[in-house]
Amino acid sequence: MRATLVTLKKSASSTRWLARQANDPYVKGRIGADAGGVTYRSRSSFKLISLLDKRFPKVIVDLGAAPGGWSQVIRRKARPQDLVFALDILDMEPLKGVEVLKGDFLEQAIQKRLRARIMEGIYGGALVHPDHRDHRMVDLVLSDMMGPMTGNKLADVRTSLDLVEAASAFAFANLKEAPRVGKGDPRSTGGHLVIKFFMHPDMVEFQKQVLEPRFRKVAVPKPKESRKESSEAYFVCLGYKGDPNRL
Ligand SMILES: C[S@@+](CC[C@H](N)C(=O)[O-])C[C@H]1O[C@@H](n2cnc3c(N)ncnc32)[C@H](O)[C@@H]1O
Repeated sequence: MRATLVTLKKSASSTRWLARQANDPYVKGRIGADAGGVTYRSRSSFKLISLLDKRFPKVIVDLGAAPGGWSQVIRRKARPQDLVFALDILDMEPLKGVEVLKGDFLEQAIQKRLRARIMEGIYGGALVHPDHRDHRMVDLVLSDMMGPMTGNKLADVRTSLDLVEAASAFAFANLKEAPRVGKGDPRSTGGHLVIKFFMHPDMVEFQKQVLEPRFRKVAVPKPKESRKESSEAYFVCLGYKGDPNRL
């Protein structure tokens, strides 16, 4: 059969369409599940997600927040609709636009309460069944937690390690995960984590074994405001990718 101009045109454009479909990360996303394990039926789902992302509140958690210096900075930098949660074992004076919780972060009960408050802040009375709520809704976890110095270096380092581990575990369970799609995808890049720690050989291992596999980038800048002789430093971890054992 001789190909007519119409059939030639048609097959050229459908080849182009097929090629575009094959390279489209959104279409690929339909084939595999997205970061939250949800498989969407059409490209339109991603358009809606992207629209909602701009309107949905960003969620920021400030651990070891008292007296509130970091929360103040966050509140000033955040948009009015963003949700800021501050937690400390000590009392903290109320701060406008910041939900303050009191409790020992090393206790599971307070972590559960914090998580419940975050979900309440995001969904409020919205008619979303708990099973269908996205439980990875945090954009940024900050931890400046530090126990009182006892003078016993070993005990102080141990406390610092416990706090770093607890803050990281909370972040791993609650940070938004970067979608596992091709480079340049305009969707979320994954949440971020900033944690204070005391320099110690175990922390070098923690960075290599635990943080680096989970984040796009991990840096340890020393803020010029930190005292030179101080052994405190910060892990700045960008773009949570999720648990590498699940990849
Ligand atoms: C260096 S201060 C934080 C300063 C704060 N980022 C600011 O800008 O004002 C460390 C805080 O960690 C808190 N902290 C220490 N251990 C904690 C724990 N187990 N749970 C919650 N907060 C804790 C302390 O009470 C203290 O307020």
